[in-house]
Amino acid sequence: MMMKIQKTFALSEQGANDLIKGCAACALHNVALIFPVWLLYALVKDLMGGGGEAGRAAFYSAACLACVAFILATYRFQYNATFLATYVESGVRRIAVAERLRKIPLAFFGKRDLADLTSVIMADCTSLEEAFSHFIPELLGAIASTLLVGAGLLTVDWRMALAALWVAPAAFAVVGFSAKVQKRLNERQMSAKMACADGIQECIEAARDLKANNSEVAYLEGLDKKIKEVESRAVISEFGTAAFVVSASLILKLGIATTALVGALLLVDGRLDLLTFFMFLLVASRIYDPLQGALQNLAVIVAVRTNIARMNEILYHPVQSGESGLTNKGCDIVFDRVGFAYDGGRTVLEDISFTARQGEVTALVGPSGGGKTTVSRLAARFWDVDRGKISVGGMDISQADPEELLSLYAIVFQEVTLFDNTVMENIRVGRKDASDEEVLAAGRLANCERFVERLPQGWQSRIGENGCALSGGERQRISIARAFLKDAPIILLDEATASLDVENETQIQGALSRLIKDKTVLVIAHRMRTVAGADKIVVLAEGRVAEQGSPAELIKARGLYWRMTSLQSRGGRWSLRSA
Ligand SMILES: Nc1ncnc2c1ncn2[C@@H]1O[C@H](COP(=O)(O)OP(=O)(O)OP(=O)(O)O)[C@@H](O)[C@H]1O
Repeated sequence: MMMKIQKTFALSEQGANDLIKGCAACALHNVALIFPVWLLYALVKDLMGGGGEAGRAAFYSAACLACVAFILATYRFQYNATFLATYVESGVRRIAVAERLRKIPLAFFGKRDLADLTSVIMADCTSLEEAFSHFIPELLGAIASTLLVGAGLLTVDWRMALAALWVAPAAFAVVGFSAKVQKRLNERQMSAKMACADGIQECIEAARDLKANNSEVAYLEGLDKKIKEVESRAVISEFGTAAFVVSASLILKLGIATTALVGALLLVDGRLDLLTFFMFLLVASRIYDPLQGALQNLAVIVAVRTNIARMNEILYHPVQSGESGLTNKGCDIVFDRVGFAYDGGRTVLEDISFTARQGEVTALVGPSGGGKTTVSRLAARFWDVDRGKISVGGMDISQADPEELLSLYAIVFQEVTLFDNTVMENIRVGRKDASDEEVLAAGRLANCERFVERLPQGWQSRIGENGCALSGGERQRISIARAFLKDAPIILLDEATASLDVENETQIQGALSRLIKDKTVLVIAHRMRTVAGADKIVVLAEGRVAEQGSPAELIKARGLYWRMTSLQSRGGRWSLRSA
């Protein structure tokens, strides 16, 4: 039961408990608001009964005070159980989503883009916060209190109770139908919003290319269309909600009319006393207030189902798991008949087998799209393979805890991610507990010193969002410094020296030679001269190993590697000149 509530509303165990408490608190508060009606009924009955005066004033004054105290106490309980609990839960939910994202395989991120994920963590969480602090407990509480008071009315006079209560199932039927329609409208509104957010993000990211290609106007016209689509979807959705809410409210109002009509008929027939008639009229005018109030927020409540579905997609997405405690003996990486497809799509790797030995540099080369990047990412279990096995020092990496496994790797990506922090802290990402001296030493080894000296505060200079104040080569040197600092036994280099000038590249190559001593190095390189000194070369073409061996062996074999080497040495003499 608890698990079902957790899943239905994307809540933690504590959140599910708090939701139950919140609903109970709202129901109790609604019932408390009916108490004065009962008190009034009792007073009028007492007065009409003509009983003695003694103690009556004192009794009703005390009862009035008790009523006020009860209402205030239930209000306080409601406040604590809804508002306070919701904000605590909201924090827990954001952390849970972020924590899950950390463990979800990277394949998931291919399906969901950044705008979408940011929207789940920020906008969806805020919508749920709003819904759970007010609307959902109020609606569920209103349903519970209506049922409770309805049951009480049935014990007083079933005919009058039915006259007052028949409207409730009718209104619920309208709301139920509306929920189905609203769900569809909401999904369309949400996808229009996502398309618009993606468009805006893409527009900002691609501003430079759009300008360079003179295509800003055409692009912005497309974006305008997306913004208008969001607007029209929002209007349709609002209109749909309003139509259903007004219908349900009108039906509820009919309850007073039927109570008056049935009551009048029974009164004329002498089958109902005036006092009970009066009490039913009073209760019928109040009983639906909480329900009507809750219905005003029906749109948010229905929309929340879409938010919850998006959130659950993350919260219940299978994570990569594995046994704690690495069991590798050494760090030879062995690919054994590995097959892989991104997200169940086209096969991009087929029957890949090779060994990257510890203490050797193994270079992955081959035509663009051949699978080099995919192989190097699979080696660190960014994804799990579909067929075959990858092992490190005899340990099947698909059985190892992914986070522990990554402690064996230092990775230098082609695309470097930097943080809006100082140079020092950006290097320290390689190893959080490194001392300042160690960070500086790593920075110097990666040849960062020369550009850092020119920065206003040296190593303590902030480098802007994603290192926007640095050149491509400088960013890459920071990334290499991180690898130095981490000093892991396996090094994955992805075109690590691609953005460096010749002088820098030579220096970095020297530093890399020191870094990779006795380590397992898997390097992806497009330039053949970068890998000429490798111990082993694996040539990947169309997702298969075309050939493998030492550079000398492959040159002798006069295969693909030889052709690529000859082409590039001819390319070295290439110059830009008009035809
Ligand atoms: N995230 C992804 N989702 C789906 N397909 C992908 C993804 N990344 C790469 N691919 C496809 O997998 C194949 C191998 O790509 P990969 O990036 O591994 O090649 P590569 O040899 O590193 O290419 P390049 O030298 O151009 O970087 C390509 O056909 C590519 O289109």
